Amino acid sequence: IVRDLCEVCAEVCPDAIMGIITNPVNSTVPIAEEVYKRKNAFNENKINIFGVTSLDIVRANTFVSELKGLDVDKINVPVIGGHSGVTIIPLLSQATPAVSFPQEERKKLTERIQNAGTEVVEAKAGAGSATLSMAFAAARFAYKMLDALNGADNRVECAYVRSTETPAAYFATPLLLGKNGVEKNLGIPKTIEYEAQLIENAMPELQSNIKKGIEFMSK
Ligand SMILES: NC(=O)C1=CN([C@@H]2O[C@H](COP(=O)(O)OP(=O)(O)OC[C@H]3O[C@@H](n4cnc5c(N)ncnc54)[C@H](O)[C@@H]3O)[C@@H](O)[C@H]2O)C=CC1
Ligand SMILES: O=C([O-])CC(=O)C(=O)O
Repeated sequence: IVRDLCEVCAEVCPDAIMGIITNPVNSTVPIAEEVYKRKNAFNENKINIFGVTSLDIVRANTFVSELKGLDVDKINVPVIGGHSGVTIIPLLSQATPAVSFPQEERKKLTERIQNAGTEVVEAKAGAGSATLSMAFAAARFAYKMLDALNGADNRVECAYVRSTETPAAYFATPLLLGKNGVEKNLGIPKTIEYEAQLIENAMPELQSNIKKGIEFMSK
């Protein structure tokens, strides 16, 4: 589905900002860019295709607010990496306002955030996924992007894009959005040792997901 939609977009609106929320996001974003390359619509100096991973941030913010009794609208936990299992990397150490966790709680919360999508898919047993939460996350991403395109300052969101931050060719990090889509990739925030290990652990899975997307297009 993503491939077919992108074939048309590459022809009729190659410069449009595209947010892809369809799973597997880790592979559908590389698929989209491969389509653009084939259609000569790919601009290596510009990023206009985004994997929407905002739901991971929404979940991290929600779980931290519940645990710590904070207002969810005032919390921001950056979540980097990809959008499945171990590739989802919540940086709880970089939450604002700062929150502290004993290591065991940090580990449990990290794993809950990583498995939250699967938890809902399993609970719905064949009837889809976290559909409404996904819509909320998509709207959060779209509104931030639209505000930035309209000239608003300081619109930052983590999204999964082509990246040189790690050995993986795609990686979500906080992005400063602006009139051209990505104004600046803000890179990987500071991490504690546990989080640096999560990034390292995510690499094989993430790189294999990216390879799968690219290979899907070379068949
Ligand atoms: N990135 C994220 O945060 C999240 C992503 N997702 C992903 O979003 C997607 C949709 O999830 P749900 O809405 O829960 O699934 P769903 O199963 O409720 O809806 C899928 C829809 O796609 C339609 N469809 C199937 N084949 C089609 C085709 N060839 N052309 C056009 N439409 C077709 C179906 O009729 C159905 O209405 C899935 O890929 C899911 O994994 C879901 C939750 C979060
Ligand atoms: O696997 C799925 O479709 C669920 C998913 O991405 C999520 O809820 O974050």
